[in-house]
Amino acid sequence: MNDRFKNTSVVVMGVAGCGKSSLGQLCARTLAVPLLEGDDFHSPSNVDKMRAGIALSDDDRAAWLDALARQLQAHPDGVVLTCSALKLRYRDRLRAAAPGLRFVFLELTQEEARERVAARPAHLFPVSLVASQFATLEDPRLEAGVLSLDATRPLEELGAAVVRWVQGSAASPAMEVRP
Ligand SMILES: Nc1ncnc2c1ncn2[C@@H]1O[C@H](COP(=O)(O)OP(=O)(O)OP(=O)(O)O)[C@@H](O)[C@H]1O
Ligand SMILES: O=C(O)[C@H](O)[C@@H](O)[C@H](O)[C@H](O)CO
Repeated sequence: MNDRFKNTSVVVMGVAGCGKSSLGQLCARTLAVPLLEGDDFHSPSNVDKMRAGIALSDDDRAAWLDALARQLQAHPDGVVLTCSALKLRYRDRLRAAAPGLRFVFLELTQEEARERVAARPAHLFPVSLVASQFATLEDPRLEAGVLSLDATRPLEELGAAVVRWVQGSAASPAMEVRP
């Protein structure tokens, strides 16, 4: 495997409802590493904001990303982290803590995300905020160490693709290093 990708930690990223928690759980179990749910590290004020239908700002996310970066450093043997990681600078904050960090980007349309979020009304994240997630998202597909997957594929298929990628047995165009 390319030396750039020796780090076995994986961030499962994407907008609300893309399936980060579902795929994260499966991958952590299969890779036999701990799972960290990024949402568990949001401050109470961030949670209150989201529940109130107010999108998080860069400032709101800064301390959260710092906490996630510390978690990555505390798990040098590898971990699966679920984190929206919507902007390049957020991803770079995490990469700075764990060089060679991989990202699995779960792609889906805004309509699909809305449908999924609307189907779980008890969740902290309201459907009214889905559009802001897409407005904030910076496409990670050309970044090094990013595997992009169709979030509407069956979970088992997604999990198998991640494990193949991490274990280095399947080359993926998404692994091309950015020139
Ligand atoms: N591959 C899939 N195919 C079909 N449905 C899926 C898939 N993955 C997840 N789901 C469903 O989509 C919904 C959202 O999934 P999940 O909670 O894992 O997303 P999430 O990205 O972690 O969301 P959030 O960040 O908002 O918490 C759930 O109802 C889940 O069962
Ligand atoms: O960066 C963000 O705006 C947040 O992390 C959101 O993505 C949510 O926490 C999550 O998706 C809610 O379910």
